[in-house]
Amino acid sequence: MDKLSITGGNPLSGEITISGAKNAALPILCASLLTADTLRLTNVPQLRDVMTTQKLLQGMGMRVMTDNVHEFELTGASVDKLEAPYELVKTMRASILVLGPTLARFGEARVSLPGGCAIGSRPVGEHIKGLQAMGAEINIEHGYIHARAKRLKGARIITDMVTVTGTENLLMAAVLADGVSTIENAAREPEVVDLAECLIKMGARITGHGTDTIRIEGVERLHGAEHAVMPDRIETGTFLCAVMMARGRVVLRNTRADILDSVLDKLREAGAYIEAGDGWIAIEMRERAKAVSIRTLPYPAFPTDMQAQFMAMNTLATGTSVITETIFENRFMHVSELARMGADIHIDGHTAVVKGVDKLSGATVMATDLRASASLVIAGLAAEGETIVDRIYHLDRGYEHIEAKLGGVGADIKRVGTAAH
Ligand SMILES: CC(=O)N[C@H]1[C@@H](OP(=O)(O)OP(=O)(O)OC[C@H]2O[C@@H](n3ccc(=O)[nH]c3=O)[C@H](O)[C@@H]2O)O[C@H](CO)[C@@H](O)[C@@H]1O
Ligand SMILES: C=C(OP(=O)(O)O)C(=O)O
Repeated sequence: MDKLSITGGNPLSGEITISGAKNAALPILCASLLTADTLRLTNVPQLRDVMTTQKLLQGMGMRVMTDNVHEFELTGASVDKLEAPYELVKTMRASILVLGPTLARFGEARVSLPGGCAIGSRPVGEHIKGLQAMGAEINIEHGYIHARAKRLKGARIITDMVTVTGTENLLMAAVLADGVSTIENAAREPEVVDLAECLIKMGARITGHGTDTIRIEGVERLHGAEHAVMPDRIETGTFLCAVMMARGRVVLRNTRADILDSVLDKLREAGAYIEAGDGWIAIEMRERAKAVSIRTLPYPAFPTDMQAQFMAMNTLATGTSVITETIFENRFMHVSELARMGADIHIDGHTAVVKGVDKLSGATVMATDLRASASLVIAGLAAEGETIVDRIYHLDRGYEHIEAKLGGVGADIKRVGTAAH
């Protein structure tokens, strides 16, 4: 099994090109189920989750052509197996995103329940409740959601909490429903907006995406389209935090500052000098960061997917910060690993109090989820000596060639096989 070896101490300098967003690419790939025509996607990130989605869709009968690793053509004319099996769903919760589009186009779908994961129990009750409101008959048996509806009917749906994939699933279901649907308390995340924009190119009638009320006028059918996946704001934020920890000056290309306001504000508060223009963000950090407190909330507030990276940054900051996680009940799995590197963190329920220390020391660490792994990598960039990050298959789910990107700006980081250690 691969690991990453990082020797801390090198400041970062140069440019990094940001990949397409994982959390936009996955629902948009699933949107290909809504038409028999070809959906052509560019700026698709080369990630394990994208490969899993490709495998899932191909298993359903989708024809997938790849011009190169970042460009996909998906043709849904011969989709005939309306099922997402447990073997794939268990490796990627986002597989639940085939439920809405498959049910909407074919009148039936069978999708394994995803179950919990390292960061929390992550139920999908809101997805199911919304589809039932649109007239679907749903049975849960043998660990599978079996949904049926001759044709879904437009409905008013108010979700109990803001759910990103829940909003996306219901949006994809509603585009082919008979009549008008509204999704209220909808997620406003930029990835939901990117999906809606792709669906509109495919012929869907959607307004209000990016607000908490999305209105969808169902149509009879969708057609093919071409869409470029938006840049990954979490990959962008992770590299910004890497510069905060290792120091230096880096320009991030193919990204957007306008969807990162809450993160950029906090980085400036911590002492970063940040400039941004059309498609780029430059960050310079020459001194020790100041501690910044954060509270995770749905967009546009501070994202839970950046919590671990800010925790890492705060471990070396001057002062004490308070980090409150309100989205997932168990998203502090990185704390004990950061502590192994010398961090001073105390957890009390949903809150972690981080007292900045003068130095971290390299250690062998491992993480049980994606962003926790990222936090350990960036901590390693600033730690004394060598850090080995184990179980990097989590990282490969959501970061495209992280070692090449960080190595390209001067980090001492390499991927090593088990045999080397
Ligand atoms: C593939 C993808 O886009 N993943 C993102 C998505 O996950 P995901 O869409 O799974 O997360 P949700 O927005 O649905 O979860 C938010 C909260 O709502 C709860 N909930 C959700 C649905 C439901 O039916 N019942 C319920 O109780 C969840 O357990 C969680 O506590 O949004 C999260 C929150 O921004 C991000 O961390 C993930 O990176
Ligand atoms: C939690 C994440 O992803 P997923 O919802 O796919 O588990 C993430 O991207 O940080």
